[in-house]
Amino acid sequence: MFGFIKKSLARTADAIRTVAPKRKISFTKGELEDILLEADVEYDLVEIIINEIYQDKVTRDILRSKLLATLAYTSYKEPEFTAPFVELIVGVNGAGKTTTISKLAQRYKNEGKKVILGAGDTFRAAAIEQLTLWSKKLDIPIVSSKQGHDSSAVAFDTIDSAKAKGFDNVIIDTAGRLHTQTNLANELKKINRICDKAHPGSPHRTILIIDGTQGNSAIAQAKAFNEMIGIDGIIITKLDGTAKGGSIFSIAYALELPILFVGTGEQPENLTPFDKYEFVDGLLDAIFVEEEIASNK
Ligand SMILES: Nc1nc2c(ncn2[C@@H]2O[C@H](COP(=O)(O)OP(=O)(O)OP(=O)(O)O)[C@@H](O)[C@H]2O)c(=O)[nH]1
Repeated sequence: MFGFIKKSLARTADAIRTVAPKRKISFTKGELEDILLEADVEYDLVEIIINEIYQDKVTRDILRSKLLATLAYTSYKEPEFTAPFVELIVGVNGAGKTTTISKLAQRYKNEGKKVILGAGDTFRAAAIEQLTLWSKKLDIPIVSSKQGHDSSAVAFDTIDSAKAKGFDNVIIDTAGRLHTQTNLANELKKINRICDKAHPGSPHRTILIIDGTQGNSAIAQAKAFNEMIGIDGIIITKLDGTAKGGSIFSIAYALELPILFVGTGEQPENLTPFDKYEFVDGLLDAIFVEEEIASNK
């Protein structure tokens, strides 16, 4: 698994090179400000980081500790639960929900778990069809209904079926958009209540899927979902396709929520647990040159 996160930062590294073409041992605060902004770290957070640095020459170690500090909330503790473990997947359309649900399902299946999907985005026929296609491809059962049917009924039936058949994991898709934001909030709240009714204590984890190519513009959207339903963790998709990798710092910092996984490609196996050290070091490798290498030149 090692190396996927760093590889996915290739486009962000390219962006950094446009403002810092040559890697160095140290940078001035001004140079660093440009680099972080170019990687799409949000302006306010860049200022916080820069203002906390007192040295004129900023080395890799100094920046490393500051960047890691912004990711202080990235660790996640699984709650106590009775099987099946129920997860609700939320996020706007196009963020990569369907693909990510399939990746999660494949991951659990590889761990030897029995997984079932719930096609809870009953608003769009395409969402039901797409998830059904994945379920066939991955040979994972799915509970679905026709477009326009009650999504919380799908959630209930999926959990019910999982309990009856002894499944370990339930993953429920939800709508990313309804006619109004209030409708969406009400629907998500209702699904939450119905999950708890079907299996007290569930959903055990509500995951927000964020499209990594949106960068910082996803923060407001993420806050809205958090207010609507309460998010336990985030998955950032399409890290491999974005030059805005630095936005992960601002998203984690602004929401004070853990990043659980990152999407590193379109295939079912391209879901990588977020390792903050690999992420930060991957980014630092694009900025700094090792001191020994520099001194040997
Ligand atoms: N490169 C890359 N592409 C991804 C990743 N995750 C999802 N995608 C692609 O993003 C597109 C949208 O993903 P979907 O899973 O269809 O997204 P969704 O949120 O269900 O969106 P809709 O079904 O369109 O509402 C698809 O083409 C996916 O293959 C990723 O980690 N890396």
